[in-house]
Amino acid sequence: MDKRYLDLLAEKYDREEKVVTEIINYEAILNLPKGTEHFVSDLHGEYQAFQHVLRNGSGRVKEKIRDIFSGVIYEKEINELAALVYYPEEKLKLIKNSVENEQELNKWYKDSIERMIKLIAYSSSKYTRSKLRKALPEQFAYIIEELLYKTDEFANKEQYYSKIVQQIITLGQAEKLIIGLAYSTQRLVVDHLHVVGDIYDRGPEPDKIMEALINYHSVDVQWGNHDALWLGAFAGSKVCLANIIRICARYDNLDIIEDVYGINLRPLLNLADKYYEDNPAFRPKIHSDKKTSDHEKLQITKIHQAIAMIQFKLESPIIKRRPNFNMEGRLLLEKVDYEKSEITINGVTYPLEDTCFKTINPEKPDELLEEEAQVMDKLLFSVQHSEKLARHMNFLMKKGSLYLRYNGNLLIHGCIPLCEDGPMEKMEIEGKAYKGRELLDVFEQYLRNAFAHPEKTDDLATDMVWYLWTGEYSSLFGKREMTTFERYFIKDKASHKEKKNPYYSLREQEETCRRILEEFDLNPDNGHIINGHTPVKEIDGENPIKANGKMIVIDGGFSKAYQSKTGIAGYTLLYNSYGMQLVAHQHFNSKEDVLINGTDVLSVKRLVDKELERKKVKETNNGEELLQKVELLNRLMEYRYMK
Ligand SMILES: O=P(O)(O)OC[C@H]1O[C@](O)(COP(=O)(O)O)[C@@H](O)[C@@H]1O
Ligand SMILES: [Mn+2]
Repeated sequence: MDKRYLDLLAEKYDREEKVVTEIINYEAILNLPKGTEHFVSDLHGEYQAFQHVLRNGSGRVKEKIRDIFSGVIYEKEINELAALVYYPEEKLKLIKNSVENEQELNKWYKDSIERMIKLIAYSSSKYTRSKLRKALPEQFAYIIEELLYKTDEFANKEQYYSKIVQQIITLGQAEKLIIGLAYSTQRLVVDHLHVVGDIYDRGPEPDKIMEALINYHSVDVQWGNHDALWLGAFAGSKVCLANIIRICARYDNLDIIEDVYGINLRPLLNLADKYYEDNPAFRPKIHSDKKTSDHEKLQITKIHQAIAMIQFKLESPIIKRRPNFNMEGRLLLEKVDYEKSEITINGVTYPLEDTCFKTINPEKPDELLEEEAQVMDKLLFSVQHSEKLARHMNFLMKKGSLYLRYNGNLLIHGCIPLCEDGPMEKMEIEGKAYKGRELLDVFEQYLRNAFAHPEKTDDLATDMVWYLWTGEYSSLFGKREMTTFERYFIKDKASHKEKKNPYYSLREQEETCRRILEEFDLNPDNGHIINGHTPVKEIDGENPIKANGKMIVIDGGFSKAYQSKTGIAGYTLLYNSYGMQLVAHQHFNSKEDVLINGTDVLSVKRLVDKELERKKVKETNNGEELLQKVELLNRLMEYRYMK
């Protein structure tokens, strides 16, 4: 090893004891049980439901409470304590309104603090003290530690502790402490969060999810096709931008664009007003809890048509300049017979309904009107200058990737494109054929490149981000083609079908999954593939655990629009030192329901894999890094101090 490197390291560890302490600390951590990983996916803007799963750690909080208090306190109190940990501020308010007098309130404070301290002690038992301290509210760390390391052996100590709690109450600090303890507990039950894609689109509050993730103690993201679409828009792809606005209009979420990210939609609205009328195919899907006036609905319907037509026009030049995308079949505007109002696709002629082709010149159907081009320029400028969007997109880039190898598992939103008979599908890019892991690495390089050059709007990298959204070999899309045009204008549902990549049937077989794990240099005996993207239709008997446990599909099903298809609110996954458990969630009603009735979302757990021996930190990715550090420190010790 280079001596200069060790000399440099010695500047940080300038005393023998510092090296020794660090080595002992790392060795201790390496032998602790591995922390709990929490996997979620397909959040689709459903912040409230996501919050709940995050705050209850997919049922982990309740489980810990039960471990300690079952048979000790009533079921009702268990539910109340759980609600207090999930939503401390709101629960405190409810309690204060319900108690008769101060004495009763103080008694409640005292009981709650004691219970929460027990819960923290239990939840932190597999962590070092230093890690626990980091999870505690700073201003109370000292006091909580005093309370935590209480032993009941000495009666006089008991008095000392109840004095501390008493003082906290008298000094008016009880609520702050309770709130702090609640958040510490949430943090302790889950060590690391994986978001396996699709934070954006369909639901109303993706921005709040982003804020929650930014503030989360430890997280990574595997981009979903919808996230790539947003990244693409920010990176300069106008067609991606048209898509995100179209989807927001379709789901009555334009306020995300306008109010949340501050993007001015006025120019688009003016254009929409000029060329479009009401049209049933473009009316927004309204959330039950949203009060959109008829006038607003009409405006949205017009915007929806304006932006959809711009999107179709923008697709055409990309398809033409990128023959390797193999998307000529999607040049649908050119296949339309504008006089007869029909279209012929793959030899079948369909009548077109609910059309809105006023801005189309049949001679040059993909030509944007000058006004349309201007609207897109303004929108792009606005998008790229939204500070909030920049913050969110930068975070997605920093914490995100197309796939992730983590603790022996492969995390990926969509798929690994496969041929019918099993081998990985090849795609040619700039004269070279790529497949499997190499193809995904190349996709990611292009996406990062597009993001680094937002000023370029039609280079290959930028076009490639759109390909990730909709191309046949995209690992995020996983279907042969996206039939958006057909879904708006053709009644015959047969034309709407989007054929899935063979991956989705082949992934049922263990052999396929083993092959994919090997392709990613992971051990197929222990590893799993963790997918999101496709709602698991539990209603039809579909099993989210496939291929003899090698494949786990956790599409969170948070998206309300899809819940009737799946029959369930969705799945999350937990992976702790004992193994992996899949958690099925019932539909999430509301926070109020949890707070007032104590009804938690019912979660049913299914064992995926059980570790024969409790897994330790040293067998994890983090552990590997720590082991390397220990090795380095040992070298430093020999070189510097053991002479
Ligand atoms: O339900 P909608 O809004 O019509 O969306 C359907 C479109 O969404 C997609 O399923 C992609 O979104 P997902 O990643 O959420 O599946 C497309 O394949 C399909 O064309
Ligand atoms: Mn998806």
